[in-house]
Amino acid sequence: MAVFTSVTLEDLTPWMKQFPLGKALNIRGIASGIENSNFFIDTEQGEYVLTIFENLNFEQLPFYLKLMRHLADRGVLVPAPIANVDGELCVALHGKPAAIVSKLNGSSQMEPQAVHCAEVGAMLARMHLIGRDFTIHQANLRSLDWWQTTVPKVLSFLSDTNRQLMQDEIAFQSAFALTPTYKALATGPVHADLFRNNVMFDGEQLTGFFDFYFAGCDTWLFDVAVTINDWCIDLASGELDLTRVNAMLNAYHAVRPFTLEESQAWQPMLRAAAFRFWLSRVYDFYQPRDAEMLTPHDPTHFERILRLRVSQPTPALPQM
Ligand SMILES: Nc1ncnc2c1ncn2[C@@H]1O[C@H](COP(=O)(O)OP(=O)(O)OP(=O)(O)O)[C@@H](O)[C@H]1O
Ligand SMILES: N[C@@H](CCO)C(=O)O
Repeated sequence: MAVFTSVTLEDLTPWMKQFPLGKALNIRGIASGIENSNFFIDTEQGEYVLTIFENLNFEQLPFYLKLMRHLADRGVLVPAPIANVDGELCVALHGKPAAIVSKLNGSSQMEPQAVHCAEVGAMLARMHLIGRDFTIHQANLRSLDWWQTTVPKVLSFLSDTNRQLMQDEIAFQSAFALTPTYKALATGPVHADLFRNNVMFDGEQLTGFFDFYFAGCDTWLFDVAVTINDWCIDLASGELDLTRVNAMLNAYHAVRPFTLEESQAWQPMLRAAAFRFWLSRVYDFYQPRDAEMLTPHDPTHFERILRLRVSQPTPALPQM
């Protein structure tokens, strides 16, 4: 399913000569994932992951790959992209952009406990701090501008009540983005898609964040909200689980303390994070890019979460 471009060992052997990894010994396609073609490759230097990018182009990729390299070089647990002899992280393979990154140990923790949420919170805060001196700027391509152009494309597919919810929320978020509170929020490179399936654990030990291909510059608080809305909820109801919420927020706060403005923005940001994925899922559901490639994610999950974040009291952020 997730190998759209096939690569054999015979294809790989000459191509790999430009990387300092010795000979390619084996290649196997990775079944999960819906965006790119991914392979585990065994080389004389160890195991790596080869990704062929099916949608992103040579102009967009340096931001993601150089960000990962920047973070990995400074001790944030993320896959390290490997440069070729010319220092390039992204090289054509079968006419498409491709990259080799280090393989993370472990597997995704799909039933996280407080201990896992604390690990994710602390690493997320470190990632934000260490991203501060990353010099390339690329906007989060799934933020307010994209919401404003995408909402009109999907409204006609929605029920009356959902159309109202979507219109109300885009109006709320557009107005909130103009407030001094929003403008005071700290920004920098964020992952923006740090769901359970994009983090590896070995037991209770976090071994890395991966799948940076929705990353971009945005508020740090938006990243926290996206992460809380996936890691710290009851998946069936969308309700926040306060034990996990507090574990993640306290661990984040211990590394990078939340500000007063962030406390004031917390509920709008939890709403924004729910809205972003409701909208992208609705969009993918009704207007799939390549229908044959995708089993669309369920949009109603994030509609439910958005309704809860709008209507329920929000647990407070820790304060200095
Ligand atoms: N650096 C890595 N180390 C170990 N395993 C990895 C790494 N990168 C990807 N994988 C494995 O490959 C699978 C697919 O990767 P990924 O989620 O990045 O695919 P995708 O098609 O880009 O994503 P998605 O469907 O999440 O948008 C992951 O679930 C993971 O098991
Ligand atoms: N995490 C996104 C998919 C894009 O990686 C979602 O669950 O809608």
